[in-house]
Amino acid sequence: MTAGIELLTTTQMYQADRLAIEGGVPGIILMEAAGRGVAETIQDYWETGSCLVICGPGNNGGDGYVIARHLQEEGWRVILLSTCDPEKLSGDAAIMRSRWEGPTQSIAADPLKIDLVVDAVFGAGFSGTLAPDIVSLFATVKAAKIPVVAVDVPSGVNGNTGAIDPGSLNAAMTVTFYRAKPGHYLYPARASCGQLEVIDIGIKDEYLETISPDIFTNTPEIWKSNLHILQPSDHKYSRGHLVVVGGGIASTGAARIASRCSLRAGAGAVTVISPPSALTTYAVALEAVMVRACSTAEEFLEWVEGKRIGTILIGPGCGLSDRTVELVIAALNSPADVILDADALTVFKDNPDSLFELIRNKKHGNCIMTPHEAEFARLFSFDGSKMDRARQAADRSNAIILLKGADTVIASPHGQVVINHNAPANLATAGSGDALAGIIAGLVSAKMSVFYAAAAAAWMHGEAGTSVGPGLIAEDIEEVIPAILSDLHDLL
Ligand SMILES: NC(=O)C1=CN([C@@H]2O[C@H](COP(=O)(O)OP(=O)(O)OC[C@H]3O[C@@H](n4cnc5c(N)ncnc54)[C@H](O)[C@@H]3O)[C@@H](O)[C@H]2O)[C@@H](O)CC1
Ligand SMILES: Nc1ncnc2c1ncn2[C@@H]1O[C@H](COP(=O)(O)OP(=O)(O)O)[C@@H](O)[C@H]1O
Ligand SMILES: [K+]
Repeated sequence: MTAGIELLTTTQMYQADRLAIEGGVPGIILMEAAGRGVAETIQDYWETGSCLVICGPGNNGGDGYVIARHLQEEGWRVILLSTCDPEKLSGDAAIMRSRWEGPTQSIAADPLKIDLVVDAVFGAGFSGTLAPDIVSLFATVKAAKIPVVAVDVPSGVNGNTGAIDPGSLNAAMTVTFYRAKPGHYLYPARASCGQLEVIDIGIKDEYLETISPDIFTNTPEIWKSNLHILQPSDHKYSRGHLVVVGGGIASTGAARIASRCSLRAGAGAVTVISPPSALTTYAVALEAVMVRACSTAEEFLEWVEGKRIGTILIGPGCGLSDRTVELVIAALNSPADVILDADALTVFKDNPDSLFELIRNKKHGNCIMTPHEAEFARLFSFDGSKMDRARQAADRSNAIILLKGADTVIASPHGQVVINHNAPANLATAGSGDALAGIIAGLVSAKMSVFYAAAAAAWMHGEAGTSVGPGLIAEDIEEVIPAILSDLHDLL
């Protein structure tokens, strides 16, 4: 089944339910569609057998009663277990409970020999912590290693933040409705959801115009139309001249990896700026990438302006030095778009506000910062989910924030968020972030708007990780960029 690219917070999902109900689809019909849809999805993946459906006190539990009824009609042996007094159910859930004709066991009952557990205890309405009796029931399910299908979310997951209660179940599959939530894509919840299925329950897509989502999963659909298509009139400088600021003699690899990736991703010409002492090393190691020695920040800025450099990447392997600070200041004073990574972030750890001030005062061009969690913590001290923290950082700094990890979040100062989900763990290797920074710079240089470039680069980086597979080293990433771009162009 296809999932829309929009992710809805639990509040927005309640709004969607409400709009559907106001639009003439009663809540009971939505619940019937939800429960029937989950039962059908189960049938698509599991052989008919025996199933334990665990129902909670709200509408998630109501869905559970519908699932139980449909599975029983399809020949499943269904045991229904309620975590609360079923007499206390209200509204649609109470109606669905009255339509269930099998027995309902209390939470004290031992799970019998069963093939599948349906977790319909809590969904969007969960808050706080799981009660000890539920944790103990879930522990029995875990110990029995029975596959779990979670309704909407595994109970105990916060759909907005991706936080989980430690007692919650690890689902083999999670079936949610209409649109997924950020929590389905953010760790640790993402690992608890298993395979994610998003099903249609009769809520119209047109309600999204009213809901106006600003969180999206990272797919080419979002940014592919912004990819630059080469024209016969293009030449290397029209494709963009990009500068990568390189570090000293002992750490030239980062700028080399980044600069080669940026050429692959679409920059027409790339120059590595080197301290005079490292020039020979860069010159010997790089072919298509040009190199230039620069002694001072003034000389750098003058050259950048004179050459009409459109994009500057600074940080990978640059070193924690006054030179890096001065070159960051020069870059942000230039009209170029600037990608700040690694050391370019860390050098401002004692005075992050001065960095944000420079970004805010930048007259032309945009700024992207690409911290991993440790670099992020050196500049920002926000609480909350990864998504909330990236969003607050973008707001505070006026830069686009790409907060790295297995669930990389890209946030714009306008509040728009994209969550990446295709990155395999083999990308956790030294230099992989340098490659990512290079891809972003290359796409920005090739005239992609900066937010889309960050999202597209994270996606391409993830594809590269999958394409190279086990054994990947950062140097491999540039090699597979042409094939990834070629597949992307086939989508256009
Ligand atoms: N019309 C709708 O709103 C639809 C809702 N649907 C289902 O309804 C769910 C949301 O239903 P609800 O809003 O009733 O929420 P839930 O069913 O997730 O849970 C709400 C109940 O759990 C209690 N609760 C929350 N945290 C608790 C904790 N830590 N310990 C003990 N009790 C706790 C609340 O007090 C409330 O009684 C969705 O996740 C989805 O499964 C679907 O049926 C589709 C249609
Ligand atoms: N477990 C993981 N799964 C997927 N991607 C990961 C994982 N760990 C790291 N990455 C990605 O690998 C890159 C590592 O970047 P970074 O930490 O800056 O490393 P380096 O500084 O060595 O280049 C980032 O793009 C990050 O999102
Ligand atoms: K659930």
